[in-house]
Amino acid sequence: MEPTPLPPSVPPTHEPPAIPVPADWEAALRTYLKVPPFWLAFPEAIESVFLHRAHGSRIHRFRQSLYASMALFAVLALCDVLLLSTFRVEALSIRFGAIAATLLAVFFLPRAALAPHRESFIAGVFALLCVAQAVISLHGGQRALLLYDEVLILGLLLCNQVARVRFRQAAPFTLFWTLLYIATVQTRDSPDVAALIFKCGFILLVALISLYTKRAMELDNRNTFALRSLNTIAGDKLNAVNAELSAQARFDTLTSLPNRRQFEEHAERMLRDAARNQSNLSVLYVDIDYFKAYNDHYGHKAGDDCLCVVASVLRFTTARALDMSARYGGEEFVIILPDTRLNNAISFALDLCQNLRELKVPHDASPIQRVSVSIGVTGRLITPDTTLSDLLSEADAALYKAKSAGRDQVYPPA
Ligand SMILES: Nc1nc2c(ncn2[C@@H]2O[C@H](COP(=O)(O)OP(=O)(O)OP(=O)(O)O)[C@@H](O)[C@H]2O)c(=O)[nH]1
Repeated sequence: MEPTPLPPSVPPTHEPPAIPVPADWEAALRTYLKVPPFWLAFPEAIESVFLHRAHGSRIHRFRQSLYASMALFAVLALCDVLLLSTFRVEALSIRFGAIAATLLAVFFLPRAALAPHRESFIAGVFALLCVAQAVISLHGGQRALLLYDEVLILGLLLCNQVARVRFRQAAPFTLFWTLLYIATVQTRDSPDVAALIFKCGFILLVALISLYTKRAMELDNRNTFALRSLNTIAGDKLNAVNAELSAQARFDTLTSLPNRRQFEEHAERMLRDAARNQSNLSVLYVDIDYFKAYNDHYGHKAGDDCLCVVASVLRFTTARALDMSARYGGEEFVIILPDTRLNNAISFALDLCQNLRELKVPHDASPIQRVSVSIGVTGRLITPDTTLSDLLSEADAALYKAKSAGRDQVYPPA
């Protein structure tokens, strides 16, 4: 026995499983790729799949957020050294704590329970923290105000970049936080206009940069998603066309029976098996009687219908899994019956004639006034020397005898 091939091994992946892409998305995705809306959103059905993919795997999501937070931590530390020429232990511990809390939220916030409001939830929590920080800074000393700047910048970047809140939630959140900062600073700081403008301008700049990078990253993610989905749709279409072409190459388009090519492939396989197992195999040649006259009398279209009726009788009668009936050409059909002795094949052919007889398909141009078939049968023990063309020739010769004997016959007779 031939060894069963092992299935190809699938490498482990943290990517979320592929989601089927409906073909009717195509127009919407193309429109999106041409002119993405400012707020970056797909139509609703696509958006929910995009979110599922974007937040699909917890590990994948966490890993990306971890990289973003490490980069953020390094940049802030560098700013400390370059701008303040020192590491502020207090600021470092706040950053570390805030980043850890955000990463834990990214990892543990259940996807299914909160989607699609998960990001609004994160943005809302950050906004609440920002209000709390504003209150503390209004009632605290100079130190509280210094930390306010730190927490503000950190919060903006964490919310927009690390927790990967969508642009449409990130934009109002950022605006809210920036305006709150300006209001707080104006309320409590000394009326030094230049210092105020510098502080507010700096925070505004951070907010704009954070939003701009947020939008650019999200646009890139969405474009990649749209292109991949379009690729999937194109692939599915190609597969469907290929399946259709391969069906056309293997089946007769009029009767839907296997065609000559498929029959010959199957028959060769059955012949090899029969030779190996030293078993019997039978082949039948079936031909509609007076079919030219039928066409002439009823027309070509009615002739086609008649071929379909005969084909369905063949299909219905050929019931076993490895038996196959096929349209061999014109009004000729062939049948292969593996593991079948000649006398059983003759009984099968008689049943087939009987099944057609019971349908009583009218044929005014035939002496018996109904559609009938003649069948030539051959069958024997198969040896390695037996060829398909030998069997077909024998069945064809038997068919010739059935025709000569008056049609509506099986030859050799039972
Ligand atoms: N309608 C239709 N006719 C077909 C098709 N293929 C072959 N034919 C016709 O089948 C007829 C076969 O005619 P013949 O070979 O003379 O056989 P017959 O008239 O059945 O005579 P016997 O076989 O001797 O009984 C021809 O007229 C072909 O045009 C087809 O796909 N559709």
